[in-house]
Amino acid sequence: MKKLIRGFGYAFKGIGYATATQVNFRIHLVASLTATLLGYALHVSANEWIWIIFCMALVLAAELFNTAIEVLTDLVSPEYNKKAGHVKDVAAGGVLVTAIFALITGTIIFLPKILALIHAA
Ligand SMILES: Nc1ncnc2c1ncn2[C@@H]1O[C@H](COP(=O)(O)OP(=O)(O)OP(=O)(O)O)[C@@H](O)[C@H]1O
Repeated sequence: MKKLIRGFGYAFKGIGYATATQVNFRIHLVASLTATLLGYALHVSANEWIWIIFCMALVLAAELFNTAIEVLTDLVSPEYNKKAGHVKDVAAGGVLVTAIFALITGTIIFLPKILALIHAA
């Protein structure tokens, strides 16, 4: 049990490290908070909440893995190395794919509701 709690501690330490050092991770946290507030304000359905939460978890997890890959790459290859560059670029590409998916999903869910509000005003 102690080991399990310690494991959670390490995981939160990792999230804290990413929050403190990665501006992109902070941007994704703000985007997640914004989506949550919008979800409440626009009364999204249970199904839509599942998609919103899935997108937030996907992007944040991708950014955490990207951070881990960046740190590991800097450790293994502090000097310029073409392959180290590829490793970082591919990892960043992975984050971009998830962010685009989240943006499209958010647009599908929120845009019709926002347009309906504008038309009703
Ligand atoms: N050791 C390296 N060898 C070759 N190219 C590198 C190396 N380190 C970084 N790069 C190139 O520079 C880009 C930016 O790397 P960097 O580590 O600065 O990432 P970042 O996204 O700016 O993250 P952070 O701001 O946290 O450092 C990489 O995507 C890669 O193309």
